[in-house]
Amino acid sequence: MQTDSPNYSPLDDIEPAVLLGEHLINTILEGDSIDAIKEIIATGAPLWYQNESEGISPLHAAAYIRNTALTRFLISEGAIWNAVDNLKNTAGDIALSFNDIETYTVIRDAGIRAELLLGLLSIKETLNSSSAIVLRAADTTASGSTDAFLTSQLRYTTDEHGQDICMLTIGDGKEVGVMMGWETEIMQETVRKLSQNHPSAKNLKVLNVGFGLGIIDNLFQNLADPPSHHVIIEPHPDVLAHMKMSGWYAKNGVKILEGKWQDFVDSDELFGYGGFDIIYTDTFSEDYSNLYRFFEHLPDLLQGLDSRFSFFNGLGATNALFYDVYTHISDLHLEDLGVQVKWSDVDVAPDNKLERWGESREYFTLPIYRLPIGRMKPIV
Ligand SMILES: C[S@@+](CC[C@H](N)C(=O)[O-])C[C@H]1O[C@@H](n2cnc3c(N)ncnc32)[C@H](O)[C@@H]1O
Repeated sequence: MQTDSPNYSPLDDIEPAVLLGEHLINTILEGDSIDAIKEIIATGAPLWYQNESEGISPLHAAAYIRNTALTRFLISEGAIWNAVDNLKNTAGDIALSFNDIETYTVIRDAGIRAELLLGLLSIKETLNSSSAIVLRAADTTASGSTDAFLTSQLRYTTDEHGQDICMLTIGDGKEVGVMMGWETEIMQETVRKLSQNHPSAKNLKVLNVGFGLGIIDNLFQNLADPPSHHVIIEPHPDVLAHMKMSGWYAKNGVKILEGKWQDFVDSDELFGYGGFDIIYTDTFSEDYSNLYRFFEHLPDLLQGLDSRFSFFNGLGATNALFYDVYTHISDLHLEDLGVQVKWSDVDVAPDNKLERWGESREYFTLPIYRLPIGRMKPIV
């Protein structure tokens, strides 16, 4: 780098990097030996480079030629696990499309390690380049910021296919469903797994965070034995008004705590119940660090070893690799907190994508929902 030259321009550094990056990607795609590739990297070829034509990185190229050893090497050299090409595919997605599970797992595990490390360092946001889907995007719209969300107007509506929706406008005329009727199946399966053969079935104390359309709360109320105590935490004024209108404040055994879970999680109001048999959380506009903060309270909020916990596992759910990474990270974090999770799959592939999403931004595009049921591990 000749920064002292009067004719120096930062572009002088970029051109050789681009040439080397293109050369590296092409060499990988041509199937050259690992030694040849190592040599190119040693001359300074950037692993972050994504080519002009398709936006693929050296890691994508390694996934295309299904070379697990090379993938492992590139990651050890600092290749970016979550870079996406022009079609929004990660190298992990490429490996998955070839059913190359070995290569996919190497990339997935790199993602888990990177995200755990970021968590340890308490970094709130990963790099947010325009071409990358990231696990924690810096979203300041009402779908990514609680403050903005709580002051935005919500619309309860039914679409032309009869689907109930709680809709939020996020600017530029774009809309996103805060909660949509198609998720009913997930809620049904969740309540079934949370309540089936529960030793306290006749006298359940249930805590639900986030009312939305009230799908899960209705399911709890419709159990053969409705909960003796059913606490719902909900902060949004429009949701609270909807709950008032639909009679929730008058229901037997139901207590509505008006505010965010963060306002109540350490309060006598919650501790007064002496622990809950079932806890569910499904909020909006919160990221993984918020979810993790909630996880940390579970040992105090769950009544005992028979108690069960679940959460809406929807983060990263527009990309198979990111969803897998989130699922693993939450599993590891919960395990650390003494909560053992059993995962099961719910088929949520839509019969008709257009009918499901209508005007809403698509926030869950994978065919399988991974449903978590957690319980405290006995201390041995
Ligand atoms: C996706 S909806 C919940 C849907 C619900 N599980 C159902 O079955 O209809 C999310 C809800 O969480 C609420 N919410 C958002 N942030 C919250 C927070 N910090 N604490 C509690 N609730 C929150 C929203 O107002 C919204 O009503």
